[in-house]
Amino acid sequence: MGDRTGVLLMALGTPEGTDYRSVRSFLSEFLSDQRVVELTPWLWKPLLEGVVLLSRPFRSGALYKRIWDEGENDSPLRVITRRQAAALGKRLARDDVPVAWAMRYGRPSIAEAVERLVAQGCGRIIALPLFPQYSATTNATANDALFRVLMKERRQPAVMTLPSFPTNPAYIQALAGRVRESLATLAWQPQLLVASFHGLPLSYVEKGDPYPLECAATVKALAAALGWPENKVPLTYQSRFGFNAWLQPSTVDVVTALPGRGIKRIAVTTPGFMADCIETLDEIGRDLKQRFLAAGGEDFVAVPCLNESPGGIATLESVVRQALQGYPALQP
Ligand SMILES: C=CC1=C(C)c2cc3[nH]c(cc4nc(cc5[nH]c(cc1n2)c(C)c5CCC(=O)O)C(CCC(=O)O)=C4C)c(C)c3C=C
Ligand SMILES: [Fe+2]
Ligand SMILES: [Fe+2]
Repeated sequence: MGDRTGVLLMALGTPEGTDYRSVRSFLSEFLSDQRVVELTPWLWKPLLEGVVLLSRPFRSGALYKRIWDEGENDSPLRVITRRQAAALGKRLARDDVPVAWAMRYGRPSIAEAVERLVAQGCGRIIALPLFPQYSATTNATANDALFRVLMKERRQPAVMTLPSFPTNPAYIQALAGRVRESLATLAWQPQLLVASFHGLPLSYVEKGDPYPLECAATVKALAAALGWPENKVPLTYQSRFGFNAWLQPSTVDVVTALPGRGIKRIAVTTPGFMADCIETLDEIGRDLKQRFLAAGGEDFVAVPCLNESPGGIATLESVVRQALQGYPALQP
């Protein structure tokens, strides 16, 4: 086995296409994960197959069509993750550290990426789940998938799984820079910067998922980096799925109530997403904007995710370089 160290970036996942079959197969893999939907399988399986997977692929497919990267004929999440890996690879080339990337659900799979790194002589793999705030529904399941791949190997590479990085200074600076850049292009200035994160069922948090604490730590650090008072950067949760109680407050409830309180100009940032995807481009950039304007809002801007911006790549580089020095400190 080679003695190089390689980096494995693990993003959430995305469908191969916008057609019913592609979206169904992605949603089926994703929503069958017991880390994501914790209902007992004999209850959830019939509901998933008999209800969710009949209708949702059409609805989600239509939304994916709106955001699809027509130039690359691919999903934005995959296009951006690929570019992040390429840019990070360039920065680490002089250290002889190759970079591979994978999707937890869909392709390229974690198995393919591990195979590629091992073939390049990597006997050590630094695994980086691309989720700045830890949740069992994202970070843990990405690591599960990696370990499942290793279960099949007679000769396993050594693996270091990286912790989340909610207050990493490079990450916070990159987020603040993204906000400042975005506001600098406007003829108006927002009265409020809403920080919207993907939500979670409340019961997962009650059972010990630290996710909301890490979201709060990110928002506090971001407000400080911007020099904004914390009450001007409210934390909200988006993308509720299913009927159970989710983390509060909900992004759409908060945002549509703002015009009634005289807040008619807002910016929305989505720090939990390292790459723009359906949840940022469509749910925030289109749907939430429409709802805000319909509720009497006047100006709305969605701050782009870090993507392959210099700050975004600097964030990944910082996280990986710390790991190359040994086990990183836990944050916050
Ligand atoms: C029980 C359902 C879900 C949980 C829990 C959940 C947690 C969670 N998700 C992300 C990040 C992303 N989710 C994305 C899409 C997406 N998420 C769910 C459901 C849950 N997510 C669904 C059904 C979908 C598919 C789209 C849809 O039909 O609405 C994506 C975007 C993928 C893309 O292709 O663009 C991301 C990214 C986090 C960070 C998180 C918990 C912290
Ligand atoms: Fe999600
Ligand atoms: Fe969602």
